[in-house]
Amino acid sequence: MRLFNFGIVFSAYRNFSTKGFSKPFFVPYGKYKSKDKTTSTTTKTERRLKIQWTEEQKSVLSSVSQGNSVFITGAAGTGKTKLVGEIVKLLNKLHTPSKVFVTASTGVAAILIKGQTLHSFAGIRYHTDDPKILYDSIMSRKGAYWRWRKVKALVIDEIGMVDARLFDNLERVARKLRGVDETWGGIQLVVVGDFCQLPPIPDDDSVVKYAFEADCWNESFDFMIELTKILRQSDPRFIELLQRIRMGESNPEDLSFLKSYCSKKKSDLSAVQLFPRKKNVTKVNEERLKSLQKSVVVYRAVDSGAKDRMRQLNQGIAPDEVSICVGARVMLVKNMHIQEGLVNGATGTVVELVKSVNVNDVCPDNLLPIVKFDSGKVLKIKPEEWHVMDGDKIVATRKQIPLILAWALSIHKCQGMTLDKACINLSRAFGCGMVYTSLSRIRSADGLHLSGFKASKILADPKVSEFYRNFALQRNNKDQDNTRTKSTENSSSSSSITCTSEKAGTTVKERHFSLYEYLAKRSLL
Ligand SMILES: Nc1ncnc2c1ncn2[C@@H]1O[C@H](COP(=O)(O)OP(=O)(O)OP(=O)(O)O)[C@@H](O)[C@H]1O
Repeated sequence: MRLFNFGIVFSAYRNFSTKGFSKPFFVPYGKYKSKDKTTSTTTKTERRLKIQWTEEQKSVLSSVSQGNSVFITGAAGTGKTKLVGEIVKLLNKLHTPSKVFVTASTGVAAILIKGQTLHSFAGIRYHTDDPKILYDSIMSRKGAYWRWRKVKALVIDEIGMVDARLFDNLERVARKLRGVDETWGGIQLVVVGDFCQLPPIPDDDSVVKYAFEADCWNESFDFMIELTKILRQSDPRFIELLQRIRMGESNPEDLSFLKSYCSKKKSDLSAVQLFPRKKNVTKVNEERLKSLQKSVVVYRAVDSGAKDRMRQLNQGIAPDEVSICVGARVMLVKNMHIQEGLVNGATGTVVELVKSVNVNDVCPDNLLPIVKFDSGKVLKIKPEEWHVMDGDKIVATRKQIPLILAWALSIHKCQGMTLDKACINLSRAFGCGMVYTSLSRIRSADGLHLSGFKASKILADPKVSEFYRNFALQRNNKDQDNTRTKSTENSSSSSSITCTSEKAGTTVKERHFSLYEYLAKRSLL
């Protein structure tokens, strides 16, 4: 039976699946109290400060508390992710925590909001274009089936990397599995992200289709807002420069400003190094590992299965060799324990290599790393499995330690992070949004060391620029509508108006409200 068209496009996960979560082996925290200061993403002071929500952020919280489905966009550093934390608290109160699911399109983004990946929530184990296989696969995962059945509120962060086909297909899954013929089967949806950052990864040669191009996009939301107050940076000049780059633009002053950060002097070794390509990331990580001059343990992947399919194992996230020593910066590449934030993308430092019994041949001398994660959690890491699937049949398997080195990261991996300092090498930058995504990570240009920068690397997708231009246009139109509405409030209390805005700067899905209904809704904000 052909149910509907699926076009799941996430090549990073393509043909790979992971089975279950391993039981965590937590190590007492007290033993590893020393604080690693090298790549902390939030400061102590920031953690102590009580956040004062901006008016824009408050309007979102107000709308969510009324049960609305919302889309929150805005430039990098406008506090979208921070707001998600507060939104989740509200949703938990509205629906009870067991009915609220917090997801993001990437593992790293999921950590930042203490959630899981959208794929893991939805029960998508591998890429397939066959709708029947995908639907059956979701249905066959008891956990996923019940998640879809019980979810009352679903948060999706980093929507910029979600393909339109995936968005449409999940909406259909929601409606079908829940047996409710309403958009998203009646789920309260909170979708967050900036389309000017990294785009979805296209499947083969297919054209990138952003989530805002999905058929169900407009019907999915009651309230849409673009946050405009930049909170990550405070220097107006740097903020303005970033805003131009976000739209693929720059002026001569911007270019000479950025070039002044391209110095030849040796970069700060405590700063995270960001590269567009994995190859450069690997080289730097290997050099840093060598420089520790400690005895290195090499974990070699153990592959099995059909020879012609084993090749695909190398395209996955688990490398065939992982070299580690005490002091190495590492990142988890598999969800280990979602509630504890120990999911794909969590970073930490290896604090010890301990002898263990009965671990397989991935581990030389049965030595397993103990990692102190930046969250403070300490975990002994055991080998995990990754599978290449054919339909729902496993055709090849890789066993490997679920860690990679993390002194250097790819720009894809750092999306969503706030960094005090970064050495950004853009010589191999490609595609839209890459310069913007990387530069906008840092709080201040003082923390920037740039190399390989050229004006031609500043690229924005015209489709995205148009989306935001229309967004701004609607906002301006609504400003005018609101002014007009005010002047006619007393003269026509029963007339019907087309309302695409609840308040200046926001847009709701096209609906006809009676003026009474419209004003009643506004007064709640
Ligand atoms: N209301 C606020 N007051 C002060 N600081 C805030 C506020 N909201 C967020 N921040 C801080 O601003 C910085 C950027 O916030 P956040 O990471 O949430 O932005 P973002 O919009 O999600 O960015 P990106 O799109 O790059 O992921 C963080 O350091 C965060 O703690």
